[in-house]
Amino acid sequence: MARYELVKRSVALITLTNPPVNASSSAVRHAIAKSMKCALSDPEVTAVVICGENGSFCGGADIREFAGPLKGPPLVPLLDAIEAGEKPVVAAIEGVALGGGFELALVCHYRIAHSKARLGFPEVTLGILPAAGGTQRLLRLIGIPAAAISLKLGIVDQVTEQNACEVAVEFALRAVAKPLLSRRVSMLTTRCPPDLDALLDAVTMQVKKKAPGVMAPLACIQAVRAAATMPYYKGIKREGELMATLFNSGQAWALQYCFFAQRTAGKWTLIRSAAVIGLGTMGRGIAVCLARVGISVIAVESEKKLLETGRQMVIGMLERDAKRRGVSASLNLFKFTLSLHDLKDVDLVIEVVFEDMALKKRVFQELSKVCRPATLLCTNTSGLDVDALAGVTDRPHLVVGMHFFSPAHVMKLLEVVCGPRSSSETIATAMSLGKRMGKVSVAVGNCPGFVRNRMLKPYIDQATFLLEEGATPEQIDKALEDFGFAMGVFRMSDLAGLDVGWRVRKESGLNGSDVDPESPPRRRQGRRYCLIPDMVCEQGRFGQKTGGGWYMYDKRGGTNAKPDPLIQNLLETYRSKYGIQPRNISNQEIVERCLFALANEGFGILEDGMAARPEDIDVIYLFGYGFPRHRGGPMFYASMVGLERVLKRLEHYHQAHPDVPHLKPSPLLKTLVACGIPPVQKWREHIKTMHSHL
Ligand SMILES: CCC[C@H](O)CC(=O)SCCNC(=O)CCNC(=O)[C@H](O)C(C)(C)COP(=O)([O-])OP(=O)([O-])OC[C@H]1O[C@@H](n2cnc3c(N)ncnc32)[C@H](O)[C@@H]1OP(=O)([O-])[O-]
Repeated sequence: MARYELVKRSVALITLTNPPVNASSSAVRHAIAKSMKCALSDPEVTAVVICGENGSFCGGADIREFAGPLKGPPLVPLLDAIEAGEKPVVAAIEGVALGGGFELALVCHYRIAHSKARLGFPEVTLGILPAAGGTQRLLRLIGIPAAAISLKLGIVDQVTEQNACEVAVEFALRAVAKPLLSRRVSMLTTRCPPDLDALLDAVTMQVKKKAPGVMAPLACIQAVRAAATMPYYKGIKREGELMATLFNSGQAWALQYCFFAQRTAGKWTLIRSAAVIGLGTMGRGIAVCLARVGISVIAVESEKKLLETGRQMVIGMLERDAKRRGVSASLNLFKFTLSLHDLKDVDLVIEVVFEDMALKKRVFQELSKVCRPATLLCTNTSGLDVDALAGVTDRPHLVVGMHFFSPAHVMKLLEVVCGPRSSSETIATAMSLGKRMGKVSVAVGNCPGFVRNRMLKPYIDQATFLLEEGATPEQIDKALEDFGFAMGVFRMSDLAGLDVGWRVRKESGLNGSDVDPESPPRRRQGRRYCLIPDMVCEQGRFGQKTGGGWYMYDKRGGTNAKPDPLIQNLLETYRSKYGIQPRNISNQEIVERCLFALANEGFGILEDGMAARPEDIDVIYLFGYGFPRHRGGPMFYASMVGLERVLKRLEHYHQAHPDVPHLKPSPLLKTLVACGIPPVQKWREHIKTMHSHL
């Protein structure tokens, strides 16, 4: 609810963390009180900065808490204590400082505001008044009557175009040792015009005319009179009395009701209830995503034991998630069942069973029978044909892919896979559900692997070919990490688990008993194939979860990757078995072969109309694979390198490795070079086949 950290060795930085607007809920007030106590008692701390997370200082008191009894520390004494403290406190205001948020800023000794920040007291719209000293302090600061601009009025001490928090920290360092007395707004005297009574009478008349019968604005005028005529301690008492009258009035209840009703009305949605079939890691994450946004969820498993394990894990995840967000866990939204018949009334189903087409088809046939005709049927397959599933249902137009990425409740990307028969309404519903769950949703076409996984294959293939040719996992990872990835391809694979890819390769006949015994070594289905990943898996090494994969780890689930002599040995034996003379491979070659192969597949995807535009591919890679943001994504990176150079290098590498089709430059890349290399935003104009939905 508030983060406390020491910056520049002597400034305590208190960041309010209560999304979406950092409202000062009881938990936030409690955290501020605790942090201030820490800051004031720590001799190393000489100044304090208060700011809000995610570009919003504070949207005021948490209006949702108004309905219940006051919990946590009351605001007035908390704010008084901040003002009275002996260390300078600076408010760093970005976004909004409204109501109680503005009152918090007013008790700080200095205020730094971003030029776009909005400060104000909207309390009257809720039927109350700023009752944490707001009416008393603001008037002492700017006098009566007041005009508009905050800096001129002296509300803020500095307006900045930079990051307000960084500016405030520097400001705080300069404020140390300066006297604080004159900075305590409650100690100031309100500047009054000589004709105060006449002025307030005139304003009262205006208010009565403009808002007849409305209590809060009139109470505000009385509070202004108190600020003008009474000392602070009496004025704040008066403010409190006025608030008590308003707070319990029907007008305040009605206005606060309107505040939430307006927002609720805007939340019309087709999807109120959903079902998740399969409570493995993925299914559990998806169920949590749905419940987090208030959708009731029926969670289905095939066996009692699996259902019970899934239930306990989902509850654990929900409780941890709710604790982190300072809300109560939405357990009541869940129902757990073994029967698909319980899904007859849900609005949407997400199937997350094992990646097996026959099994998925059985599930979709069954859903088709039990669900009402308007229910959307979604699959979380990571690459199987969505249209083949649509084909076994009675409603192919209501079938769509919703491809989440693991861990589903954390990863931002959602690929919405549009089958040829998915209706526009179905796709739009899946896209908006993704947005509602806080995902970055991208519509993609229905091809094997869709966009992310289809592109990942040539990227990983290049990395394993480089291993054959003489590189080590750590050398390849280092080159990619130097490029900007948080993790190189092998460390990332160890984290994700190597067994899934192994199973997919087996199923597609690339290894195991289905392999043609006549096929030459290191070739499968007419192209180059590296056997090393299969050999690693055959040793039971599936990555971090088994304590070993491309690297070794100190324990199962360990994260500290160390080069493994066993892998070195395996590589050497492999190379000598197949007569490969290892060579020195430069970092440039590693980066070019991995990334140009990745982008080349991206061009292929655009050419096939499986992504609408290069921006979509880049967003998929930014949010679905941690592509370094400062490189813009694989397609933008290719454009920065220069398409002509990318084409030349791909031609060079393809000549050297003619049995690797992914290195053969895509026709779209050639077209773009031939027609004068248009900017990324214009590539779409050169794509011939466009998926009807994209
Ligand atoms: C002793 C105490 C004295 C003190 O003086 C009293 C006060 O401070 S009274 C308070 C004085 N402060 C005010 O009167 C400010 C009231 N708030 C606003 O004016 C606008 O929300 C704001 C301009 C901040 C953002 O506008 P925008 O970007 O168009 O976004 P949006 O409007 O759609 O809101 C997004 C979400 O945030 C939620 N939420 C927002 N504020 C609060 C809150 N204080 N609390 C709880 N929740 C709040 C809102 O419900 C919505 O939730 P959901 O679940 O997503 O529907």
